[in-house]
Amino acid sequence: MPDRSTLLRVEHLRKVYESTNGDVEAIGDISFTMRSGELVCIVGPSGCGKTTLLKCLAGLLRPTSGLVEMDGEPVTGPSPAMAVVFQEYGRSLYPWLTVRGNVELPLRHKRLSRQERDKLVSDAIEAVGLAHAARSHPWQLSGGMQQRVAIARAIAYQPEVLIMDEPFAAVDAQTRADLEDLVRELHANRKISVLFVTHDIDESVYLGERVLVLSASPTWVQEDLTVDLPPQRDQISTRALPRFTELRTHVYDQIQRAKRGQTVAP
Ligand SMILES: Nc1ncnc2c1ncn2[C@@H]1O[C@H](COP(=O)(O)OP(=O)(O)OP(=O)(O)O)[C@@H](O)[C@H]1O
Repeated sequence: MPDRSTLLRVEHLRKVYESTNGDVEAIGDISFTMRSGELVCIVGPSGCGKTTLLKCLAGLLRPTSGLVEMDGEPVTGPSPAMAVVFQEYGRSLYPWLTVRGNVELPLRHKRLSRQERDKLVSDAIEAVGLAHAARSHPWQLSGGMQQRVAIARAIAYQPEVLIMDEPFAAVDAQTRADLEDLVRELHANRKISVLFVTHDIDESVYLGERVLVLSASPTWVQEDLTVDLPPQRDQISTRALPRFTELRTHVYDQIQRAKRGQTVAP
């Protein structure tokens, strides 16, 4: 019997890109599990295969070997149980649709009444704080607002897990802090499971309940760290905690060791 609370199971995942210039082993051997309702961050050295991993998990890329299971079922292609938010919000929104139209679009593939669809769209737009901009077009919005639209579209779809690939890398520091708090809020209020890839060590510790530190390529999980900070987080007081500093220093040190190849695969 599978453990009921296990949402995502990754076992011995390996991905080799084959090309005429030679093969690239992007992921060596990655295993981990994620429980329903968790917020897990993934960090690792540049080029260690984070995007490759997320694409394999989301069923957008076929692994060379290994297993990805969602709710006990193998993932073999894009699944309605997962929604992905990428860094390039500009390219992921349709400029000719309004905010409302962009959020609504994926729901057209679901069997929903007009009323149910309208409610999901309105709730999602409200949850990301964009009710006042629902009739605007993406090009009339700031970068941070556009990324809020992408998040609203993802949560309106009601996925079991929200997969985010460096979603805030292209926005300014203040907007980034606001969007981090939005993710914490959606996770706390809507019990959404979130898998969040970031380059930013402080962001991983501030957001995550767990941080998976990946090794350099060919990649494995070098550390699965529990973030034992209070669940009520705040940009000023949480980041000022001595424990926050200890955890971010620890993750930083692990990534430096990964870069220098000073770690041994299990
Ligand atoms: N389509 C592809 N064909 C061949 N090699 C690829 C392809 N996509 C990625 N790679 C290689 O796989 C490795 C991992 O790439 P990936 O983009 O997954 O890493 P990343 O950790 O997300 O990178 P970054 O930290 O720069 O965002 C890199 O060496 C990259 O060059």
